[in-house]
Amino acid sequence: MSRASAALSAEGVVRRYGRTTALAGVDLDVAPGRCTALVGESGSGKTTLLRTFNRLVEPDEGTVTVRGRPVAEPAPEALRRSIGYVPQHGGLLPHWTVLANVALVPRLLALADAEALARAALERVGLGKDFDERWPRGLSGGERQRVALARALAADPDIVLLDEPFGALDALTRSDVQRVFADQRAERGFTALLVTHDLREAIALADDIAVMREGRILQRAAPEVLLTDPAPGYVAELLQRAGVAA
Ligand SMILES: Nc1ncnc2c1ncn2[C@@H]1O[C@H](COP(=O)(O)OP(=O)(O)OP(=O)(O)O)[C@@H](O)[C@H]1O
Repeated sequence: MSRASAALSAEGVVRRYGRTTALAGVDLDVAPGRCTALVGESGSGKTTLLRTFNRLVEPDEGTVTVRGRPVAEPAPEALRRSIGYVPQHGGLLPHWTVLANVALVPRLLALADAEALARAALERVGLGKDFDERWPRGLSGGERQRVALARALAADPDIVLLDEPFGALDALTRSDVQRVFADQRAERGFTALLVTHDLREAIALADDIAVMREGRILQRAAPEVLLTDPAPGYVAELLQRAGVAA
């Protein structure tokens, strides 16, 4: 796939923090409508890579494009409003009601019916009207993650970045919220980049998986290929340790 036709593309991306090299030369293309998972242990560079696509991280070297256009071209705010984002821990504004949180991007985009869009997004993630005036701190973990997902999807973006969106949930709640995500993706067809340290989650939700280690992508493959033909060494060991090796 050419960079121009990819929804998301990174080429030769390097990012350093002092002596730490968070990204050591990453190439990644995500085709429109596909879901790619970034997996790897803590500190492997997943979040840093994800955040280059909405320009919360600027690379030291390399090129990042979104919809075929360098991320540096649009104003950063315009770029960010055009992309759904679920940050780690949900990122809800604590002093805003649920409805106000979800209406944020539609309002920033000056869409006339921001609140109606927010209500519809909440409905789609299974939260009824009685959630509108509640506060983030009063929500359960699963409800909070649903609100974060609704917020990312409210303006119907064609690209969504998700950073551990189902982290810190019990297994049952996790699989509920995962199902909401999968249903929304099937319905709306957005491109997704999903950071997770959970290989099972990546296998269940993504069209393909990029395994990161020390700022590099070691292998990028469809789940079934990764399972049957993992790169020898680290990737094979990671699958063994997660108990998912074929
Ligand atoms: N703002 C920053 N300042 C200094 N170092 C940073 C910063 N952001 C990331 N790093 C370092 O870059 C490396 C990659 O971090 P990153 O958060 O991308 O990893 P990760 O794979 O997402 O980890 P986790 O799963 O724990 O979130 C780590 O060594 C981290 O300490």
